[in-house]
Amino acid sequence: MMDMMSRSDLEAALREIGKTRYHSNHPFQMMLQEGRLSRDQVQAWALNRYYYQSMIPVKDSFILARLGTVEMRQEWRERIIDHDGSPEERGGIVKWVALTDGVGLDRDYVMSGEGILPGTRFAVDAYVHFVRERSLLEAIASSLTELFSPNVIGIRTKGMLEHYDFISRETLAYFDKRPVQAKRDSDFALNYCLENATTPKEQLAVIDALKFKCQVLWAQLDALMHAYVEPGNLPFDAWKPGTMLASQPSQAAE
Ligand SMILES: O=C(O)c1cc(C(=O)O)c2c(n1)C(=O)C(=O)c1cc(C(=O)O)[nH]c1-2
Repeated sequence: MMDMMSRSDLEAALREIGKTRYHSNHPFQMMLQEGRLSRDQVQAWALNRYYYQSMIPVKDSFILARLGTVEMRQEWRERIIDHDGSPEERGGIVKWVALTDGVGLDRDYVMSGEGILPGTRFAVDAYVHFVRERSLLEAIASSLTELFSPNVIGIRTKGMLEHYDFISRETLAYFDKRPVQAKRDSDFALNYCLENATTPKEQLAVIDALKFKCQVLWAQLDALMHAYVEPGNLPFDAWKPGTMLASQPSQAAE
């Protein structure tokens, strides 16, 4: 059994997991940010990630229901509003649809989830199941990948704007607010985990929850690499490049 770590050692261990296991290290992410993907492959990424986006507020609703104080629920419900939107502001899901519109995909098809890869479905569903089945501490810890997302979002957005002529700033508007939201959310979650992991066993559980979540993200990019970069691996029901394109090119795509 691992010894009890100091608060700062636990934080350092969590940050080390990000350095080594976060999807910023994945070859598909490298190709995306370096302009080495075709338009079809960028469309496949946008289509599959829609499913992740659509399930984020579902997983946060499961966490919300388990929080025992008004203050915790007030904090956590911001995440749901960020994705589902409010009368004042478009939510992340709608903004993601603007992204799939912008890369030229048929909106109803994207939102139906029909063309997603098996690996996308299983990875995302595993994340939702994890937050339902594990302890509240582990459920909160599994969101800690967001400590690392501002960095990868900055690199990805810059790279995509530079390298792909079919990508505009409006298409990527989803990412404008994410770094600020992710910092707010992950600062809160990190503080919660550092406060509430009070035994070596709980500290290990926090570490393992973050490793698990890195695998959820990694598996989604593995699935894209296998199906859309390496030839001959397209599953039967998966979206086929060149199909389900938007009939009217959206403004962003022109
Ligand atoms: O673009 C990215 O690389 C990235 C990564 C992550 C993440 O690390 O899980 C999230 C997001 N984006 C994101 O947009 C988002 O809303 C989000 C919510 C969560 C979560 O686990 O609650 N992660 C992420």
